[in-house]
Amino acid sequence: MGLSASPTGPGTRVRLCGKEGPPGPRRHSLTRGLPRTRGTAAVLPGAGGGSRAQRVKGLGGAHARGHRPPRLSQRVPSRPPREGAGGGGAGGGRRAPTARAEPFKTRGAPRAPPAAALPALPRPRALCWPPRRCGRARQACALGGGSRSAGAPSMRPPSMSGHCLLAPIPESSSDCLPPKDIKLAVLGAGRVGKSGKLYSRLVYVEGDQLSLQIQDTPGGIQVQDNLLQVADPLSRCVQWADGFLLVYSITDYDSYQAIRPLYQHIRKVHPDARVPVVIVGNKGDLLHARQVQTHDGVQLANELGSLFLEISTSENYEDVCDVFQHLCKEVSKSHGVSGERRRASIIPRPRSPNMQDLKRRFKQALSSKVKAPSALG
Ligand SMILES: Nc1nc2c(ncn2[C@@H]2O[C@H](COP(=O)(O)OP(=O)(O)OP(=O)(O)O)[C@@H](O)[C@H]2O)c(=O)[nH]1
Repeated sequence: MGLSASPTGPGTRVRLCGKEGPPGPRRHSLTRGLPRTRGTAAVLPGAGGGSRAQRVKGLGGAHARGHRPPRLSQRVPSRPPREGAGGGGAGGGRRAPTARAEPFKTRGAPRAPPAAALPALPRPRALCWPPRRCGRARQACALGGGSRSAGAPSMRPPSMSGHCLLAPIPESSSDCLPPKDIKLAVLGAGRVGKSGKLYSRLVYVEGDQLSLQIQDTPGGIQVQDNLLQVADPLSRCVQWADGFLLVYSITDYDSYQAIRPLYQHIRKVHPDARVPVVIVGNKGDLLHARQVQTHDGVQLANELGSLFLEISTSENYEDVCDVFQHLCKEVSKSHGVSGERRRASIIPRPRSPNMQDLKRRFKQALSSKVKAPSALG
């Protein structure tokens, strides 16, 4: 999924992140990096709605909106600039080679070399957005991809030459235990900035190696009279995934209204499991075109018991990375819990002959004790 964004009019097809062709400077992405500026708010379920200063508890601190935006999880220290990294402002110099998102990768497919063996990538460079601000080079936030240290999430893409929710996520090597599968789906109405693709990567989150797969539903969804018209691909995607990112655009009230039916559909498909869901209001940079207020997003998220984040993929990808990290952790946790339960239920009770024998002897001993007093009496 790529939260791709550019100010094109309706009907204009914009290249999705990770697709073939040269990346344009106006693409936006949920996992590609641009420095955080405005347009970001996050709340956890239960947090009070209405205020722009939203708190994120237990996920790495809280920040008042307007200052440093809240984080969903601990940030990874920026990668130091590499030697020979291309400098220059936006639009200047050569574009850094972008790690291309690969199509769905099946298990057993050749894996990327260990992080240490990856070729040095030029330091990523952010492009200004909207264009009026272009020309001012911004410092890119390098992601700690490939880090093997425990607790260091490595979901950060090495390049941010475009803007996509589902920008390439660096792959870690898998030379230890088989990774846990984490399947996330990005759902939302059309043109909210999802950009469809399935990404598959091995990543580290808090020292755990995860096989992360992210699927978006290109083309969006249809909602009529508050009812979701569930197309086959969407249905399959909802069944397949075990964590969800529901995306709307703050400039499109209809896309916001599509969130609730989507959520209900997820709950219907996964009635037993409390699958983690995060709601994202994208295009936070287009304040002049805002149709959905932040408190609307907060309120909905509170009602549905989800995490909420308002972002601009065009201006900041870090929150997106954080959302994915949060989702990964939640899914990983839920896997752990259900896995334990499953294991507990399938482990048969020991029925060794010894146990049977012990039981019998115990019964005998009891009955002889019971009999003994009456014999004495
Ligand atoms: N200004 C701005 N534009 C954005 C942002 N995110 C996405 N866009 C633009 O929104 C448009 C739609 O983006 P897509 O990524 O194609 O949206 P989508 O949800 O994948 O659309 P479908 O393929 O129809 O499902 C593109 O022109 C993007 O450049 C953002 O944060 N800010």
